[in-house]
Amino acid sequence: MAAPIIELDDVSVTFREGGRTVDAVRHVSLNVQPGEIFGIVGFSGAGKSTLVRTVNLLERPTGGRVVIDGQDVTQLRGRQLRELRKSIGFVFQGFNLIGNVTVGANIDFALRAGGVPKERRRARTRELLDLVGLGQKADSYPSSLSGGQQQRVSIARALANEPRILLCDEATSALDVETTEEILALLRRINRELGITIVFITHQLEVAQRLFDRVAVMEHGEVIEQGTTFDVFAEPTHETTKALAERFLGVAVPRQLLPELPAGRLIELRYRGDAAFEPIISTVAQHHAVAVNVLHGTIEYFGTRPVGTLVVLVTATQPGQDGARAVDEALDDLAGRVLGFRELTSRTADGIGLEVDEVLEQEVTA
Ligand SMILES: Nc1ncnc2c1ncn2[C@@H]1O[C@H](COP(=O)(O)OP(=O)(O)OP(=O)(O)O)[C@@H](O)[C@H]1O
Repeated sequence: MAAPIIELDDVSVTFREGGRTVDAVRHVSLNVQPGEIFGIVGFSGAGKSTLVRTVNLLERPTGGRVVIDGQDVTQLRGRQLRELRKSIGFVFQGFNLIGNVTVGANIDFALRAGGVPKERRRARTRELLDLVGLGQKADSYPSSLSGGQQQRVSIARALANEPRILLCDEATSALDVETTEEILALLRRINRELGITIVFITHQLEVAQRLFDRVAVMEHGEVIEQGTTFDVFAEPTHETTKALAERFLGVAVPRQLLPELPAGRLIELRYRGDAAFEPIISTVAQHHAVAVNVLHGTIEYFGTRPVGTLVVLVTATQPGQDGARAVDEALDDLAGRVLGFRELTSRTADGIGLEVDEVLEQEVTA
């Protein structure tokens, strides 16, 4: 593996406010490889923004080291710090454009701050706007642009001084679904064509799913889990990651189906969507002499890798104790063959278990 472009080594950030201290980031260590899209997800207040701001020292760590391209930058000041910041672009949720000057002037400011000579700036502004698909908008004012267009301008501005790293703080959270998809496509293109490493923080799991190569999950200032986006969400180990994945991948059995169901045990299975899964179900059904009915299913992609979720009802084909034992054994067998296994409830002959309602309600309110 190449040497990391970003290395956070035991980084902590403690804020002091009046007599109170807030441990916003606690002993975080992570590496970002050159050319990858690395994501940080977590609920509000988890410490994501604070962590990402340590990368260009907008927030100075109170403990640990920040290493960029092999150089410990934690203590940089003055000119060297300005040079570092030039090599790291930043995109914000709220675009942060200057409202009373044109789009072109917004970019020109960044170029000027980066020391680009006047005669180069006009052509470079044009080039950057073309790159983000806004070649015709140099003379427009930010307020006349849509949210997506304003975010494109702020991406162009962040790229003005040819950074090697682009930090994005909730860069799509203010945008609708379609515009988000356009911005993600633009970022993927910038990553691929310009080789720029992207660190993107979000609480939107659809963004994580579509954009990130690897992801770190934060809670209470700590990284609780990290790995490829597929592994982290297909096989979460921490309770919070499981809850995040469940909100996102969990499926609900349509309520109108429930009264029709025969008695049996209702199970949610998560599996690698690229593995041949149907034979597993039929093997288990045959081997244990039970019936496995598929009630509902979805496939979600992480990059090109699919994760499947199925809700199945497993019912006995023999009466009494033997049937119940066969179902127990079939479920043990199934659980050993899948990434995730969760019993929703037993559906008894005289009614629907409470748990199904609870699960449905959670999914409706999530
Ligand atoms: N400048 C500051 N002074 C004091 N406390 C702060 C400061 N900045 C952040 N915090 C606190 O640090 C914790 C982490 O905040 P941070 O903004 O990094 O979380 P986050 O995961 O990015 O959440 P959000 O998505 O809501 O911004 C929070 O408790 C927050 O109130």
